[in-house]
Amino acid sequence: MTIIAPSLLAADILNLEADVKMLETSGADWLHIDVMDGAFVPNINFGPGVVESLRKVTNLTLDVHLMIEKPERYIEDFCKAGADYITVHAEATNHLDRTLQLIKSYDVKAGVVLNPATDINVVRYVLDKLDMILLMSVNPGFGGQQFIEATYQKLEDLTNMIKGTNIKIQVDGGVNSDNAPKLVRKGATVLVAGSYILKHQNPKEAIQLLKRP
Ligand SMILES: O=C(CO)[C@H](O)[C@H](O)COP(=O)(O)O
Ligand SMILES: [Fe+2]
Repeated sequence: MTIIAPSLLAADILNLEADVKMLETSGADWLHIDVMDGAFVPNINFGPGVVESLRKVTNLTLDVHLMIEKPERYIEDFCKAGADYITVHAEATNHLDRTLQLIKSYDVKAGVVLNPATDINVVRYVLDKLDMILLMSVNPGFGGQQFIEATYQKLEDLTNMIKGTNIKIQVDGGVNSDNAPKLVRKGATVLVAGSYILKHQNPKEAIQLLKRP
């Protein structure tokens, strides 16, 4: 069954706990937390304190997507805050292998994120250290953008590359009930959706539609 991870970027910040409870009862599997530093991406938002507060109010898997330069500087903070998964951009660190080892040293699941234009070969020699690979299907920084169609071919290539491993493939950006079935067919196992779920008049129905085979 596809894992659905609503992105809190589209949540009501002043009522974050209420939105988390609503997502729990609506069938969300994970919570996706976007962290932006205003340098790697042109936007700023949550830090480790938000993850720490979320950890106190939910048992859902906390999936932290770090859109920050040199993410190795903040791995300890996010691990101690209670993250279950931490994904770092291959484009943001000079030392991807070392950064993945650092995440795993805290017994937290580790993932790599690839921007739309980044070649999947950058993960080829770190597969043994990966629990997840996240393909961005928009350029990171903002919610509500349009899905980039080239993601399908990239996903197919990545699925072939990691065949025989237990690595999850996550897709993030512009995901909705129209593109979800094709993404799952081509190998996506975790779908992130912000606007589609949180702006839907019935988030429970939105999650069900994303899970539909
Ligand atoms: O990482 C992200 C943006 O950089 C978000 O997770 C993503 O954009 C989700 O929002 P939406 O589903 O509205 O596209
Ligand atoms: Fe994200």
